[in-house]
Amino acid sequence: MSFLTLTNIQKSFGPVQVVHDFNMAIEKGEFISFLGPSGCGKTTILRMVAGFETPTGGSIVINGRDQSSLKPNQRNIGMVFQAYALFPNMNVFDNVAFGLKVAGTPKAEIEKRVKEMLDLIHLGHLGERYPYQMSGGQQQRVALARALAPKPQVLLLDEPLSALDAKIRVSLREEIRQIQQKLGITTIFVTHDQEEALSISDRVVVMNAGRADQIGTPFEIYNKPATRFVASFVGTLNLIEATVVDPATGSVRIGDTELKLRDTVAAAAGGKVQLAMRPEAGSLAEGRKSDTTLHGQVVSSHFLGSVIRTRMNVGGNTISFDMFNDPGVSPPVVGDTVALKIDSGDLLVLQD
Ligand SMILES: Nc1ncnc2c1ncn2[C@@H]1O[C@H](COP(=O)(O)OP(=O)(O)OP(=O)(O)O)[C@@H](O)[C@H]1O
Repeated sequence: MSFLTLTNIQKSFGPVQVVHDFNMAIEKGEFISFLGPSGCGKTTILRMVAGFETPTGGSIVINGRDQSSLKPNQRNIGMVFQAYALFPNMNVFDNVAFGLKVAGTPKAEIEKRVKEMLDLIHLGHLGERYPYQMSGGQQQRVALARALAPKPQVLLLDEPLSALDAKIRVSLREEIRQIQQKLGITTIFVTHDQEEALSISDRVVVMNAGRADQIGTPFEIYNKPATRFVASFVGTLNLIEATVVDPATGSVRIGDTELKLRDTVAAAAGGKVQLAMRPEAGSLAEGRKSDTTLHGQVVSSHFLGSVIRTRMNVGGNTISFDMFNDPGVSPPVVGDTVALKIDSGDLLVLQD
């Protein structure tokens, strides 16, 4: 049995249903990200796990115990929010000690545990500081230490990095992941930043209008998106319209090139199918695994440093592709006729 299970979870606010039939089984020690645009219901699910909201239907079970009759403070859950929710009138030590004091932990044990936590977040020397004397990143590390101090069974992180500068965000997300793995604590992380979710999670839940469109590893979500929404929300994507030649064999035409898809095609001969392709799946270079060449004209080419993103027109479709910068090779220029090598296995048929 999984450590945390959400079964048929529903949530309505008045007449508006914001979570529809959400199901998920989370294993002990897993790091799960809920990824989706604003308003898709991520925070509402997190708040139901924490006990701040009551589901309209369904059940939440943690470590074999149904949570419905438990108040938030009886669930043994640690939480970190977007805004630094530290107590401004308490120093770092007292902030981290707070949950332990409330639980009546003996003083000597509190001192030991707080020290352990401050060492874990590399702020052992700042116990006497007050929140206003610290940077945003330091404050969020203290918030993390405070959440972890009482040894919660689950850690919930609600956009904890979104108020921070880009550089700090990257280093702190890595630190959060390291700490999570070190402690082996089951964690749910809410974010609308796809790079954040892909980079630190065991599995990602892509939410769309109150439903999970897909639950999978970062690799699966990126390479095998289940829906058009997932495909376009996560990463950059080409949407290519192809004309079906023979549905039985999966033959389609893009521009003047006929190719055989790996996926099945639902449309009849002469009908259209939408295909998805990542920009990194195409290449002008020889030697890369490919079974198809698309011919077209370059309509734009942008030098982005490590990669060059080029757009070409193929029979009315604009297709972007990325090439790694090679100082010995001049990038394509607008108007060039180019031959883009692709592998038909990298073209996904979008079913929805
Ligand atoms: N207490 C409430 N009363 C009424 N509607 C609410 C309440 N809380 C949330 N909602 C609505 O439920 C929907 C989902 O909100 P939720 O905060 O879960 O989204 P989210 O995906 O976390 O978005 P964000 O990233 O903006 O926080 C939204 O339409 C929101 O307006």
